[in-house]
Formats: sequence, structure tokens, C-alpha cells
Amino acid sequence: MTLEYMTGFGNDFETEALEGALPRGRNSPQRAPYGLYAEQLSGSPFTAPRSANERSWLYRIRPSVRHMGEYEPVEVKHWLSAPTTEGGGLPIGQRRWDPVAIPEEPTGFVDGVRTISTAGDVVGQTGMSAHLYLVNRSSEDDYVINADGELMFLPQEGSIRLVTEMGVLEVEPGELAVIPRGMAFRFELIDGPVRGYLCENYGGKFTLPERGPIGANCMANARDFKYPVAYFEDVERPSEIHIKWCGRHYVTKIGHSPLDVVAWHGNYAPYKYDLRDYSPIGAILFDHPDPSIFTVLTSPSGEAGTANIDFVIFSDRWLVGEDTFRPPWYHRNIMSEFMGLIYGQYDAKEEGFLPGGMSLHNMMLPHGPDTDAFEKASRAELKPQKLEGTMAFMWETRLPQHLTDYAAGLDTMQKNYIDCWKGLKKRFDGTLEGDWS
Ligand SMILES: O=C(O)Cc1cc(O)ccc1O
Ligand SMILES: [Fe+2]
Repeated sequence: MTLEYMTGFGNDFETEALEGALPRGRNSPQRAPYGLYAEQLSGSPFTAPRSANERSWLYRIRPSVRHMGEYEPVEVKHWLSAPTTEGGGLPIGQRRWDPVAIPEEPTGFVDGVRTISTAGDVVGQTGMSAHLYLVNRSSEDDYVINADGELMFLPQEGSIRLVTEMGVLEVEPGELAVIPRGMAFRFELIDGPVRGYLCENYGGKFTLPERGPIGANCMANARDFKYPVAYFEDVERPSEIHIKWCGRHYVTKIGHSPLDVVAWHGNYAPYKYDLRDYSPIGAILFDHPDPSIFTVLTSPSGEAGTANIDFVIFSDRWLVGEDTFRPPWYHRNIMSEFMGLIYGQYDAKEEGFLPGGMSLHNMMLPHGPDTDAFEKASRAELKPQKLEGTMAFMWETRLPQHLTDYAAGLDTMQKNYIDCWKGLKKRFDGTLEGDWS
């Protein structure tokens, strides 16, 4: 079955899986078509300014309130929202990990979320956490609702199907999916065990960044975002909804699938985007621009220019800068940088940063190209060069990112990461050219 999507970013969409299911001319008729219940899902306060106001109207077989019994607290070992004692902020230093293996034992979505870092405050609704998901089993009659933040999925190995209340998204490595806060979904594997990166955004919803003087086109174009059409299932079976709320986990039992929305309209909905549709803007004469030039989506903090999270990619592009050190410069940053590699090679670290791996360069901790990358780029003949088959990304937040015990204890953490800069030698010898011998 090929899935249908509606295109645009944050549009006011309308879709019905059965003809006539969407009430015409009003949101809440005395009796909705097909005996459906009308329900509003608010993604912003009612009174948010128009430009930020998000809500959708859902027409469903049963209202959500019919889905929930009592919420029973449950322990989830690795999906965390705050630093754990030992890992909390420590050890400071530049950190890098090789890929983490997908477990052999049966692991569903909730158990497969492994929190690497947390930033900010889940209850105060600022910051984010960076997770991996390592899953080998599809959800069946178990559903998830995350009240704490929207979820950005970046598959790295294997494709996934996210069956949500508002429709179905299929995503493969190289694509992203965003599920808004509060929306029920089921996580399915399409072709075997999966690994991916997952960002939980506690702050302002991801939106397209301003383009400034770049103008009306390029970077992420609104027409390339895809929203699902309405999909519903009329399934009466004992089921569970797992809800994450203020950093804690709960389960409630229901007797049917909560994915029973026959029609919806509105602008609060899940979406997907193919990162290969991104049109990068770069340096066409000299110097390496700030990575913000590759922002795909940004989560605003309320302070102009200071993101709660910037989601940035390093994808295929031409390097043409003249008399320029082309890789990233050495730097220290007030923001904290979590990076992953979906496929290919990253130009600042050709070795050691592997697809499926990750790195964390926290607030003000120095980093930049490793010795090899520096040597090569300082001596390279600066012909136009195309970087191909590469997709690295960064979640950069204004808040420091604290490691979990799990992340600090992973045996794939590289013990000697700092040594990748060890060979950067002194070239200053008092001459104008310096010592390049
Ligand atoms: O540190 C990194 O690799 C990410 C990064 C890339 C870049 O091109 C400029 C700055 C920056 O932090
Ligand atoms: Fe950086």
C-alpha cells in the first residue's frame, strides 16, 4: 500500500477516511456524522497569537477520555527526563560513542528508548533530551502518548512506521518524522530491527527558521513536508496506552485501539520530511559559515536568535571556498552540541565518528577537526569538491546537556576521544609562514 500525504508546513489541512465524516461549516455539530465524537486537540494555548496558534479537530469513534482508566505508574529503566545521580553532568569533557548494538532480547519501543542526555527541565517545559531507540519488536496492542514534548525520529538503521491518531508515517534513514505532544501512536518495524536517534523537545514546537536575506526559497522548503491523511482502525481488543507525563511513566488499559480518528482538520498534526530535499546554502567564495546556515527546524526559546533547539544537518554539498580552511573551525560554543551520523562520513572527523555513533560537545567545551582532518584540509588543493553520500546532524541547545548513567557507562564510549586532537602540533616558530614541515 502506498501512503498518501498532504504537502506544506503547518497548513490548515482537512482529511476524511470515510466520505462525509468531516462536518461541514462547523466544528461541533449537535450530532457528528457517522455518530463520531468531535474532540479538539490543542497544541498551543487557546489565546496564542495566530502565527503560533495550533489545534486540530478530531472526529473519532470514541472520545479520548473513554480510553483512559486509572494511570498506573510504571518503571522504565532507560527513558529518562532528568540527569541521574552519577551521570548527571559528569564526566564533563568531549564525548564520543561508537554505535550501540540493537538488543537481542525482545525489545519494544518504550523499553528501546535509551536516554543519552537531558537538558533543561521537563516540568518547566524548556530544553530537550537526546535518546537512541533500539527496537526489534513492533508494537501491537500497545500505544504511546508523550505529554512531555514532541518527538523527532531520525531513523539510522531500518525503516519504521508510526501509526498515529492522525494518520500513518513511514520513514527510512535520511528522513525525519515529528509526532506532536500528546498524540497517541504505535511504533512498527518495516524491515527488521531498527536503530535511530530521537529528540524529545520540551520547549517551543519545531518550526521553520527565518531565512533573512536568503529570501523566500532554499533551505527546508515548506512544500517538501508531508502530513498523513486520516486513517482509522475499528479494533476492539484489550490494549494499553503508555503515557509519559512530567518525566514519569504510566500505563492505562483500554478495550480498543485509540487510533480511531475517522476524519480531522487543523494545523496540529504529525509530519515527515526527507532530509535529502534540503537545499543547502553555503560559502561560494571564502570562509566557513556558522552551522546555523544548515538549520532545518528550530525550536524557539522565546528569546530571539537563541534556540531551545536548532536541528541542523550536514548533507551532500559542494565545497568551493578559496584560500579557506574548509572544515569547521576550532571553536567553543555557549550552546551544547549533540551530533549523530545517519550515513557516510563527516568532514571534520573522517575516522572515529561512525554511522550510528554520536558525540557531545557541551557548553564551552573546545572542539573541532581531528588531527588528520586538519592536516589534510590545511594542505589540500582547493579545487571544487563535492561531499557525497553523507548525512550528519546536530541538535544544538542553549542549555547544557547532562549525560545519563547509561550513556556515561556505555562500553562504546571512546576512552581516548580527546587523543584525536593530540597530534595538533605547534607550528609557531616566529616566521610568518609558520613551520609546516
Ligand atoms: O562541531 C561540529 O562539528 C559542528 C559544527 C559544524 C560547523 O560547520 C561549524 C560549527 C560547528 O559546531
Ligand atoms: Fe561544534
